[in-house]
Amino acid sequence: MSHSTISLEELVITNLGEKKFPSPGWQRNFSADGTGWHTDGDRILLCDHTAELEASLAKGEPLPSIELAGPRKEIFFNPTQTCVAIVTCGGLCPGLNDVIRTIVMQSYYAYGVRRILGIQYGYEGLDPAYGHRPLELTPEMVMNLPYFGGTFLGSSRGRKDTKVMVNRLEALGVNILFVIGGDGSQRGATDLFEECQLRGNGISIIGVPKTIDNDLMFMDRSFGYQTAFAAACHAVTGAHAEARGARNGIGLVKLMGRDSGFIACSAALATGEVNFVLIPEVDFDLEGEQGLLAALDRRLEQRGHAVIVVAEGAGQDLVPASQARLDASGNKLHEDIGVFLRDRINGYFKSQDKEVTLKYIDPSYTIRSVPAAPEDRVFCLNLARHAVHAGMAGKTGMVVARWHQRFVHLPMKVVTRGRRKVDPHGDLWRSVVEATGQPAVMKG
Ligand SMILES: Nc1ncnc2c1ncn2[C@@H]1O[C@H](COP(=O)(O)OP(=O)(O)O)[C@@H](O)[C@H]1O
Ligand SMILES: O=P(O)(O)OC[C@H]1O[C@](O)(COP(=O)(O)O)[C@@H](O)[C@@H]1O
Repeated sequence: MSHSTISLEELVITNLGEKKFPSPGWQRNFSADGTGWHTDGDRILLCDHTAELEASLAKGEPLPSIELAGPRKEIFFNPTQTCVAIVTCGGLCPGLNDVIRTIVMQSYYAYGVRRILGIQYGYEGLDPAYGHRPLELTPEMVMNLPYFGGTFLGSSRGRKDTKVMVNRLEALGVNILFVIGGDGSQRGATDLFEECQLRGNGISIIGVPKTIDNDLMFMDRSFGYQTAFAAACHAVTGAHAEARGARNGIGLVKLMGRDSGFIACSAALATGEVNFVLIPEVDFDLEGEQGLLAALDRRLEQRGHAVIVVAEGAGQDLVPASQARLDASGNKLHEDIGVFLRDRINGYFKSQDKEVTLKYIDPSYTIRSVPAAPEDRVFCLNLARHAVHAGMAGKTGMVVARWHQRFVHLPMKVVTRGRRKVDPHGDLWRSVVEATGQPAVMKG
């Protein structure tokens, strides 16, 4: 069954937690039944789950659907009385400044919102104890932001009290808060959304999902990922040149990817210069005939040089664990697999009395702090435009995302249910294995 055979009339509306009340002073255009916006063309199928769809169809049940993003004919907030706020949380990611810029421009020019606040240093900026004052953002202030990496607003990790933050939003008179961040940030945003619903204060919480790791669920990709792996390619190419420039040269590159190997896989495929790709999703052995060290030895015998790319979360079972460490947000901090491999590889060849030249490159922070590449900039612009449309339409408790090539609204809770991984039996990993010829280091 192809989902294109199902007409839109057969779909049901997904409840995204839309408001059941109009905001003060703006009742004219709010839809009478309070359930939000219903028109044909507003929804798409949840087409990831064909089997589920077929079962539902067979039973004559309504089909699950997801709301399409885009401007609505009716809006919920009166722009002249609306205060919009933007916060960026978690690790840096190319495109953060693009999203900030477009939220400001779109709110200001497309809707006529005049009060736009930039919350500084992530959720910290919503806790008065830190003393960060919100910035009053204008189009002039954000005009040139995309030329720079990082985030104009600053970011942070670490949990803050939800009630304190909602008190602050109320005190500032914020009507719509845009949370630009990864799964942790969207969990925080869900807490804010639930607290606002409980208080009935009418504040909309809209998420714009961010991470270079590309590990957020239910979306084609996250912004910044493509730029990050393009930047990673420079490191890989450098490692390749170094490896080729020496007798028995080895280039070892550690790339970010806390629990997923998307950047490592894509950088390997894009450069075509990598011989071993080590990712968290695929265990590997170091020792033995099938292990990495022997495979590397064979590669050097055959070709005289080798390039290894390792994602930071790979091979954690091999590295002697120090005590378990978490970052301020509660994310597990991994042992340094890059340095560990460097030392083990050097040790191994020393024990074999074989001279090798290993160059170790760790470009981690340099790849995520670059300005977004043009394709990512367009993507950021569209995500931010749609986020503003959703906010002004009175949506809340949702994120904007591109899924199956369409911009959609997803309930926040859905995207924070887990982290997406490279499928060891899927197309991406299969192409990596084929392109590098490295199945020897896979376990089992
Ligand atoms: N489970 C959670 N509940 C509430 N807030 C969270 C949760 N996890 C993370 N946060 C907060 O969201 C912000 C960003 O989270 P973090 O995990 O560092 O980055 P990311 O959003 O990129 O995943 C931090 O301020 C963090 O404390
Ligand atoms: O050192 P930091 O700033 O805490 O961040 C390291 C982590 O941030 C990332 O770049 C992105 O993580 P988030 O999506 O959680 O922000 C990871 O790849 C990496 O493990």
